Amino acid sequence: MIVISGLTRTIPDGKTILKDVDARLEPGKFIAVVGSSGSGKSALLRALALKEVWTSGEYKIDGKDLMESGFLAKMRFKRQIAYLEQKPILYEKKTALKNVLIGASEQTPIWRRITGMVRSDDYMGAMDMLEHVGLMERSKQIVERMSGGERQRIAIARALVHGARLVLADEPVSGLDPHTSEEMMATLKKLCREKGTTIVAALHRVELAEKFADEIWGMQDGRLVMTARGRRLTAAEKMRLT
Ligand SMILES: Nc1ncnc2c1ncn2[C@@H]1O[C@H](COP(=O)(O)OP(=O)(O)OP(=O)(O)O)[C@@H](O)[C@H]1O
Repeated sequence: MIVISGLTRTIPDGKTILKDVDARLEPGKFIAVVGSSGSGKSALLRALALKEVWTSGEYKIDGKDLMESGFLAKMRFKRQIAYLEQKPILYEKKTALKNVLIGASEQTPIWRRITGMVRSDDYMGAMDMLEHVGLMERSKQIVERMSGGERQRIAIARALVHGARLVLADEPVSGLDPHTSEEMMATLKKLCREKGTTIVAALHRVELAEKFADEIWGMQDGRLVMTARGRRLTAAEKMRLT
C-alpha cells in the first residue's frame, strides 16, 4: 500500500502546484484523477511516479517513508512504477512483440541485449502481456501500421511486462474515439483485477471515470478536494471539477 501525506510541490517561480495532498493507493485499485485544465492532475501523477520531487510531505510504501529509504530501496521501487505517456513512443519499424520485449529486456543481462538473444521466459512474459491487452493475435504486426488504441495497448503491455505494481497514465485515452477509449479503460480495469496493479489515470472525461474507476479523485488548484469511492459524482462536484 502506498500512502502519501501532505505532499506539496512549489516550483522555482514560487507557485505551489501541489498543495498538501493526502491519499492512499491500495493494490488492485483503479483510480481516476479528474479536474479542470491546470488543476494539477499531471503534477500529482509525476510526483507519484517519482519523476519530480516534492517540496514537503511523505511518500510511504508499505509503511516505510521513501525519502528515508536507501538508494537501492528507492531504485527497486522505481522499477515497479510505470508511467504511460499520452502518445507512447514506440519502435515504429518493429513488431508489437518486439516492442513489448524491449520492456522485458530492461531486466535482462547486457550480454543478452547485445547478442539479441531472447530468454524464453521474457518471450512468454511478453506474449502473456499481449494476451492480457487483447493483442496476442497481432504480435507479429509492425507497429507503424497499428491504430492509436492498439499502440496504447502495446505501451501498457510494455510497461507492465516487468511486473509494475503502480501504473500512472496521463490521459491514456486522449485522441482515441469513444469506442476505443472504452476498450482502453476496460483493459486497464482488467489489469487491476487480474494483476493486482494499482492504476492512477488522469482523465478529462468524467463519465469514463464514473464507469470504470473504483475511486475518483478530484483536483482543484493543486489540491485533492474530493474522493468518491464506488459512486458517481454529484452535479455540484461535476460543476466544481470541470
Ligand atoms: N514544471 C513546471 N513549471 C512551471 N509550471 C508548471 C510545471 N508543472 C506544472 N506547472 C503548472 O502547474 C499547474 C498544474 O499543471 P498540470 O499539468 O499538473 O495540470 P493538469 O491538471 O494536468 O492540466 P491538463 O488537464 O491541462 O493537462 C499549471 O498551472 C501548470 O502551468
